[in-house]
Amino acid sequence: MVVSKAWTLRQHFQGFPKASDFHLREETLPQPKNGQVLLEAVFLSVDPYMRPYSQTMMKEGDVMIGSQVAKVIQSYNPSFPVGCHVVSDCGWRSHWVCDGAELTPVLPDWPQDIPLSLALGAIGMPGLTALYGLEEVCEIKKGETLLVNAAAGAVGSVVGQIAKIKGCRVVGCAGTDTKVSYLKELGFDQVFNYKTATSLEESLREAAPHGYDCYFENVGGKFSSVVMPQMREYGRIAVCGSISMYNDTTPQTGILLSKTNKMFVLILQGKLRCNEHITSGFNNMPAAFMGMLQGDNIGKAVVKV
Ligand SMILES: NC(=O)C1=CN([C@@H]2O[C@H](COP(=O)(O)OP(=O)(O)OC[C@H]3O[C@@H](n4cnc5c(N)ncnc54)[C@H](OP(=O)(O)O)[C@@H]3O)[C@@H](O)[C@H]2O)C=CC1
Ligand SMILES: CCCCCC(=O)/C=C/[C@H]1[C@H](O)CC(=O)[C@@H]1CCCCCCC(=O)O
Repeated sequence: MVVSKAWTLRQHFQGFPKASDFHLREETLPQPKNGQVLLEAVFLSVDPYMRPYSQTMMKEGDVMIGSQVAKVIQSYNPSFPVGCHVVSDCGWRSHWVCDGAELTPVLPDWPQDIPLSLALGAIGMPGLTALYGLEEVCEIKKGETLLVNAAAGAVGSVVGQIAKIKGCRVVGCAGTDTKVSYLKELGFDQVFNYKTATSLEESLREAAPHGYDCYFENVGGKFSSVVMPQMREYGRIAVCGSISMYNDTTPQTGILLSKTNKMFVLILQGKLRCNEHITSGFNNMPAAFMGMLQGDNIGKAVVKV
């Protein structure tokens, strides 16, 4: 018998999440049956979507939604032998019994030099979102000027680097001077701290006097309203997220939305840098989640068990 730890939503968040909104419970798992496996969490993801989705997809008492990289520690399913790693959407749990239908195997040819945690970051959902938004939504072209906000985060930092690789001029905004320095190191052309800028409108205009061809929108709300008039004719906007609004108790005006090998190659060639903000300990899941929402992370926020 394995006793699993699980973080549940004790009560729906009102505004910014609080430690008391979460509850850590223990649950005894059943013995896996034929076709099933027992998973042990290795890295867990904390992502912005958990805040708005908790409101619409979860009831009080439910286990927090989320993905993790887990190791198979018992197996009655030949497709997932003991010792292999998988990505599972089983939520904020330390252990879980399930069948293979819900699991994505971590590629058997995963390069040794690339941390498995990147399956939750640049090689996973955030990285692929960045690539898709740039290539399929913005259809970005060499020589164009791109704006990305939440630029030092999991999605934003990949967006800016891929756009540079494609020969674009990249403007990024982030919420601390340390993040600004990091983005300059990554090769962004113009970066500013949106929290200390005297005027967002002027900082954006100074960074790109002729306006923006593409806008990768991660923040929404007032930020997007300021950007709109600075879009060039035939400009394209990838509306990816609106984190500035996720903790609102009263609605603001503004926008609210409801190729893996390629990424390995870029990382191994040193062209795509993937900083991670790693918090240690399953018990620190709520702190890691709240820290990410308030901007503590440079790169992808993950928890290492
Ligand atoms: N549509 C899709 O498929 C997906 C959408 N997303 C969206 O992309 C966005 C970024 O996600 P992700 O890269 O995972 O997260 P990040 O790693 O960027 O972490 C969140 C960051 O958001 C910034 N932030 C927090 N509050 C505000 C605010 N009020 N105004 C501006 N910035 C703020 C903080 O950075 P700072 O210090 O700079 O303020 C923080 O570090 C989110 O909106 C998310 O919902 C993400 C994945 C998939
Ligand atoms: C108003 C909310 C906007 C949120 C934007 C965002 O961050 C979306 C993220 C999703 C993306 O489209 C693909 C994903 O995997 C993200 C989350 C999906 C959550 C599904 C949870 C299902 C479950 O675990 O039960």
